[in-house]
Amino acid sequence: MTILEQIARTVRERLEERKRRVPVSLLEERSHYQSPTLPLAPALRTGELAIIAELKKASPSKGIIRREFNVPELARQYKWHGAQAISVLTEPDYFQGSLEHLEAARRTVDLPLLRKDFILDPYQIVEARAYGADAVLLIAALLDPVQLHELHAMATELGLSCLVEVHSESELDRLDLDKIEILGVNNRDLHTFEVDVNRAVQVLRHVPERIVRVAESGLRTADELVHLRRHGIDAVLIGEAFMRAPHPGEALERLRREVQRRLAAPDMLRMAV
Ligand SMILES: O=C(O)c1ccccc1NCC(=O)[C@H](O)[C@H](O)COP(=O)(O)O
Repeated sequence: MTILEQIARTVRERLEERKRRVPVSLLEERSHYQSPTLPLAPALRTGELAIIAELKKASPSKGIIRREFNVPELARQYKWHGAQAISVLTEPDYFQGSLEHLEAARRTVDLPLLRKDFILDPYQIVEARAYGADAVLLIAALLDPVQLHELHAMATELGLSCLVEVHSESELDRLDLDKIEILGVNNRDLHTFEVDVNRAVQVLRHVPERIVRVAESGLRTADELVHLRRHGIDAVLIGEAFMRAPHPGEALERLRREVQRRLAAPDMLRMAV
């Protein structure tokens, strides 16, 4: 069993209990008090490499990543230092995330918020909206294409954007790209946890220009980000590298400025000639 299958099993068990405790009607009522959602795609297509900064306390591959975890403070830092969107892990057993983290981030910042979880059921989409998400992650490896497109359609109806995540070209080939606006490639091999930062470039090189392309996982250096941008990647999703820094916001800004500087350099050279 892969780690993804283990996580999915736990998520299913918890889901049954949550559905009994919090009926969907209550979630729908809660959603009425939320502001209209912020669209994710335009926030990521800025003409520069956009950063989705993740709030990630722990992970199955690394255990505890950050002990001091003040969500409003971290979300504020990410916004102040130039993130285009924030990803909030809400899965409790493997990532120590929670829906309350999402809610707290929503109360603090007006950036698009991605609910980062293992979505298997329409209930979780309603839940995402009720707790203030603007977008949800849909992982192709967990859903058959019909399920994925149904969840996608439902999320769209509720005003949520979807980041559809694949790990390989064969997963990509099973999707109906006409219906997809934002595609992410997870660089992390979920069998070995090894990261190949070039995987996103390989998998996304043939997708239509209209689709926003996101590289996820294992990214930390300006070199990697410059390489991704030069190969047509619109946005990167980064968690651990920021979460391990004493000041995650400043770490984000340093990386962002270094990437900007390096990407601008050839243009300036060309202008000088
Ligand atoms: O992070 C993990 O160990 C992990 C294991 C199994 C499934 C998913 C996992 N991570 C979720 C993510 O997609 C990452 O949190 C996200 O891409 C950020 O990655 P990183 O910058 O490496 O923290």
